[in-house]
Amino acid sequence: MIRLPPLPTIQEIIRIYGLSARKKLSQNFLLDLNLTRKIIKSAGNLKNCCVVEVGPGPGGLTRSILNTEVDKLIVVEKDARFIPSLEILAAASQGRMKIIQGDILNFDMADVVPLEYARQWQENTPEIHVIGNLPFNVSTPLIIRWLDSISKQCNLWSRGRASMTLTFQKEVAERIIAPPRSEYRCRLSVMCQYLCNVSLKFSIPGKAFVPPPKVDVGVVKFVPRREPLIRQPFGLVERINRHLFHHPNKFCVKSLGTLFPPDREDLIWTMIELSGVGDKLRPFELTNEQVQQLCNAYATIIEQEPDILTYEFRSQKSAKERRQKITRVLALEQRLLATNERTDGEKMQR
Ligand SMILES: C[S@@+](CC[C@H](N)C(=O)[O-])C[C@H]1O[C@@H](n2cnc3c(N)ncnc32)[C@H](O)[C@@H]1O
Repeated sequence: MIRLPPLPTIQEIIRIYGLSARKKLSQNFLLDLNLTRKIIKSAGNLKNCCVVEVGPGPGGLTRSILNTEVDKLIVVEKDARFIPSLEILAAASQGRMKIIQGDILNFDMADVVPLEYARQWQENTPEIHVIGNLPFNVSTPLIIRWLDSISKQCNLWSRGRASMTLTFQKEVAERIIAPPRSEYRCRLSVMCQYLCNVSLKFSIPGKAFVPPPKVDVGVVKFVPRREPLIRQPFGLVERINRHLFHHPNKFCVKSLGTLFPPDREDLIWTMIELSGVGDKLRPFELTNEQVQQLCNAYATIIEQEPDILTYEFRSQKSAKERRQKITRVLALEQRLLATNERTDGEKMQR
C-alpha cells in the first residue's frame, strides 16, 4: 500500500480553508476515514488502475483512493472553493492525481482518461473505476445517463467496462438492487440490472456525514455486464419500463395498454402472446428476462407497424415534429440493433 506523507486532517483543511458545506448544493462531507476506506475497499482492487472521482469536496474519499496503489486519479469537482485543498493532495500524490474543475453533468470522462487504461469490452477486470459520493439530486440522473452510455459503449465506456461505486439515498440503493417481487422493484431496478451486475455493499447512517442528511446512505457497486440481459436499444427498454411501472401492482396488460392507441387493444394481446409472459403477472413480479421478452415483442410489433409510434410520441406538437421524431428513433434503434448483430457476428467468427 502506498502511504501519503503526513498531511493536515480533513477537519483541519476544512477549518483552514473555511470550507463549510453548502446546504443549497446538498453538500454532506464524509470525514470518518474508516468509512472512506471501506467505500474504496468495496470498489475492488485499484492497483495499477485509473480512477475518476466525482465530487471530491474536501478530499476524504480522495485520500483513501490515494492510499491504494492506484496508478492515476482524476477528480472532477464543480465547486471552486475545494480546488486549493485538493491541490495539497495532488502535490502529495507523487504525480498520480489530476484535478479538473467542472460539472460532471456536462463532462465526458473519456476525454481525460489516458488511452493506456483502455481495455476490450470483453476483458475480465476493468482497469477504470468511477467512484463518488455526490449529492442525491445529481447521482440518480447521472446513473441513468451513464447507463445509456454503457448500453452504447460510448463516452467513458468506449474505453471498456469501467465499474462504478457510488452512494445513493438508501431507499434509492434498495430500488437499484431490488429483485422481482420486492417492494422496492421499479423501473430503475430493471434499467440498472439489465446492463450491470449491481450490489449494495453496505449502508452508512446519515449521522456519519457532516452535516447529517435526514436519510441513510447506501454504497452501490455497478459492474457493466459483458452482454446486456435485454438486447434492445436503451430508448426502447426505457419506454417499455416507463409504461410497465406506471402501475407496478396492476396486471401488466393495464400498463401495456398505454403503449398503444385506444382502438388498437388487440396489440396488447399480440404483445403478451409474442412475449410468452402470462397476462396475470404484475410489473413488480417480472424478472429481467420477462421484461426482455416483452421488449422483444414490442420491437417486433413496431417493426411491422411503425405507425404505432405516432401514438407514443403524440406529445410532439405538430405532425411534422412527430414524423421527424419517429424517423429519428427508428433509425437510431435500427442502427444500434445492426451494431449489436455485427458485434455478435464478429464474436462468432473469432
Ligand atoms: C455530498 S458532497 C461529498 C463530498 C466528498 N466526496 C465527501 O464524501 O466528503 C458532494 C460533492 O460533489 C460536488 N458536486 C456536486 N455536484 C457536482 C457536479 N455536477 N459535478 C461535480 N461535482 C459536483 C459538490 O461540490 C461536493 O463537493
